[in-house]
Amino acid sequence: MRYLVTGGAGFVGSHAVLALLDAGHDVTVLDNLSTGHRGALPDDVEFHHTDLLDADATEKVVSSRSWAGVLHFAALSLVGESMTDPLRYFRQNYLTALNLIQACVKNDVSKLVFSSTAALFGGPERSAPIPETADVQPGSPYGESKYMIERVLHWAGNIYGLHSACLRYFNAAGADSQGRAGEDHRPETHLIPLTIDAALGRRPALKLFGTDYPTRDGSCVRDYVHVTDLADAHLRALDQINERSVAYNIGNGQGYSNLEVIQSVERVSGRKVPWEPAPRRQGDPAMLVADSQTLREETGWTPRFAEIDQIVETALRWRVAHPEGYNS
Ligand SMILES: NC(=O)c1ccc[n+]([C@@H]2O[C@H](COP(=O)([O-])OP(=O)(O)OC[C@H]3O[C@@H](n4cnc5c(N)ncnc54)[C@H](O)[C@@H]3O)[C@@H](O)[C@H]2O)c1
Ligand SMILES: O=c1ccn([C@@H]2O[C@H](COP(=O)(O)OP(=O)(O)O[C@H]3O[C@H](CO)[C@H](O)[C@H](O)[C@H]3O)[C@@H](O)[C@H]2O)c(=O)[nH]1
Repeated sequence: MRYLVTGGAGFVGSHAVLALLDAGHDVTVLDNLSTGHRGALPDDVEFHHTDLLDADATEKVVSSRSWAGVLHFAALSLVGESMTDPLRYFRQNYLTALNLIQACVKNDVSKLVFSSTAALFGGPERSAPIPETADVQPGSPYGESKYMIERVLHWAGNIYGLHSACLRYFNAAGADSQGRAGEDHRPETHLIPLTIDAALGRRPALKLFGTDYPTRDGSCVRDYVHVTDLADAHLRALDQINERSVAYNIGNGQGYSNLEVIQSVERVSGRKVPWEPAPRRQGDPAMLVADSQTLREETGWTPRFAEIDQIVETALRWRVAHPEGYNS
């Protein structure tokens, strides 16, 4: 069975490619390498250097083979950046997805797994784990762009039989435990890799965005999910969408504050993390923790790396082995 993976050269996509290959599937990647790396993929993976904004080029790739399914990771994904350049986010996320969905419908693709986000729930302050039934109230153009795609997929399923799984990841983190892939965003904006680099002395002090949130220690709380557990959820979700569409929230169900993440990095690395308080980052909700009961019950998903120290350990190991990240 061959799967098409858009954004497969990125952080989450490259780990999903490994999971598909490990499960014995064939994989084709479509990526414009705007934030991803060819070096994140095994050399022999079929690769199209294609931009999803180009509808004709996208259609050409989608029509080139028949697919057991499409996994759509490609997107811009920075909450803060979407607050200062919202139209870029609608164009790069919504229009690209529309081009892909159009090509899938035209070529009779029947299954699509979509990288959605906890940022769907970023509006009001929330204090309890968030189930799929919670009101969607995106707190940023990034979250809104993802919700618009979820709605298109809803109708594409109803009208054309393109069934989908909208996977609302909470915070993806960690690295392949065999060291085959890791996190290399440029510039890096995510808390765990930045905290690790600060501990390793590769960056100046970490700026802690906001110390006056209504949380247990004043810093934001997030639910970190290991990227390999996320990849596993994609394979399980594919089995669910033969006849129907689904949406799952994906996290461990346990929130860690930004200060607790710093403490985890200190424990795992054995080094002090230099940090300093900084103003809040626009668009950041105080707390986002997943209720993933539906995913667990319907697919049997259980995270293998549920503890924050396990997640940090794999990320640290990859960073130490690849201090400059990927070299292609
Ligand atoms: N990292 C997280 O914590 C997180 C959380 C929730 C949701 N998500 C979603 O998961 C997906 C993957 O996130 P990531 O952290 O791996 O991001 P990433 O930036 O590492 O990967 C995105 C990939 O998509 C490619 N891409 C972007 N625009 C493209 C286009 N127009 N055409 C073709 N390829 C394009 C990039 O080159 C890159 O390889 C995104 O959709 C993101 O919104 C991520
Ligand atoms: O230098 C930094 C970087 C981050 N943070 C804080 O660390 C927390 C986590 O921030 P990340 O940037 O690591 O992750 P986000 O929660 O902003 O975003 C991630 O999860 C979201 C869903 O919740 C989106 O989907 C998004 O794509 C994905 O990157 C936030 O409170 C942020 O303000 C800092 O204090 N200092």
